[in-house]
Amino acid sequence: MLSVAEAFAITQQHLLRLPTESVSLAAATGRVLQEPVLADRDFPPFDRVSMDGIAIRYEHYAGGARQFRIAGAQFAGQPQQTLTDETICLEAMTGAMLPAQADTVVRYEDVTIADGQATILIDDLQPGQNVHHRATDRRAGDELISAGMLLGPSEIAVAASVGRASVVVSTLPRVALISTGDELVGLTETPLPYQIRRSNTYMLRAALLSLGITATLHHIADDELALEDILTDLLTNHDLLILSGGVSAGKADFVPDVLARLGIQKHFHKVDQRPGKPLWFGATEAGQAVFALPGNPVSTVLCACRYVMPFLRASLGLPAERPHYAQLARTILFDPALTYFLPVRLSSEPDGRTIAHPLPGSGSADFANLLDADAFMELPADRSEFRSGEAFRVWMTR
Ligand SMILES: Nc1nc2c(c(=O)[nH]1)N[C@H]1C(S)=C(S)[C@@H](COP(=O)(O)OP(=O)(O)OC[C@H]3O[C@@H](n4cnc5c(N)ncnc54)[C@H](O)[C@@H]3O)O[C@H]1N2
Ligand code: MOO
Ligand SMILES: [Mg+2]
Repeated sequence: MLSVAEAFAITQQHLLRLPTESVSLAAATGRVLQEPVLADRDFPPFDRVSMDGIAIRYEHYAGGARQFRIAGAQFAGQPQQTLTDETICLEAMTGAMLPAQADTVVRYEDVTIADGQATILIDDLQPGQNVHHRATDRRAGDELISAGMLLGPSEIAVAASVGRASVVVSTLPRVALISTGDELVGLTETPLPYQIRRSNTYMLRAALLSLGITATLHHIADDELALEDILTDLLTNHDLLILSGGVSAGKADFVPDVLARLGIQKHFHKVDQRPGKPLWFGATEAGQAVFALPGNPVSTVLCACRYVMPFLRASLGLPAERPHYAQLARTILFDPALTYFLPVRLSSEPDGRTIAHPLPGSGSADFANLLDADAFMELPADRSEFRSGEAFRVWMTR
């Protein structure tokens, strides 16, 4: 069988090849940029007054002058005025151009104004004070936002400030989420004693929405022909199929055989892990990908956060998420030679440590555990004792 690291690497070698598209800035939130956004001019584009007050020439103040006749006012949104004489000042507002020949702004709080004269009250004025000089932040042509960045509120603001009404982003994949199983009924139906409502595809749909991906939902009974027909159909207009259930050793677990018959190349089936051992992954010649996730709900969540979400992030062109680590709150023993994904609740301590509290739970069908868990802690396969205080990587589930 395959280790978690090997299985993960294989999925990352078969990413979706998503084309790019141009979208309006209004529709770009949450999308992944696929071109650099450059500064169209210097930031700020002119010497900018950064406090409301009076604009003066520092030299005159340095020579001992404290009184300046007010010759007018420079407002934001006005063309630049000129200080015609070093004995005068112009009132100047935040966001205005610094008047030509002026070099320093004194705040209103540091002057008194009477009879058309401003008197400076402070003796520690610095040259250039309260002026945000042209190009201090960025120069025209600088790369402000790089390809591969997720467009959040700050990136949208920067793109707007350089006049980008539209941006080039990666297209969102067309994803089908498919539950399988005769025991599953829809969420508005009342299950008979031997039935349950399906939930895995709803979980997956919610997870995908965090990347802006809207998926279609489908259900197929444990029927080989129906599986074959519906999957064939879904492959005509989807980039990624994510199945849940029917992938293990049962007599009604038809998914691996049907996928093989459809000509989908299997890259792996089964990973040395708990939960989620029967995970299946493959791809078509056209570059479509198929994940068949084990049906137990906790397995489905684990496989979604450990494999599917990183696969989609990378396919969209996002860098891998920064890893999170936590320290075990108590010693855990796990004998099988499998990577053990332990559901944990995380707490953040005053000394800066993140502590992982193992949730006892009753295995991979335990729903309640999912609600209490913040993450799965990845405990390596080559050991069986994981001591209290040791740090391991965690994969967030929320
Ligand atoms: N002899 C063996 N039996 C099993 C093995 C094994 O290696 N040898 N693996 C076990 C493991 S691990 C898991 S996980 C499950 C995986 O089973 P399947 O992927 O075949 O899933 P199903 O048999 O269809 O269902 C399992 C379980 O999950 C529930 N389920 C399925 N889909 C949904 C859904 N959409 N929403 C909610 N719940 C769902 C289903 O009702 C079953 O209870 O196999 C073990 N067996
Ligand atoms: O590993 Mo299965 O995923 O135990 O439930
Ligand atoms: Mg099964």
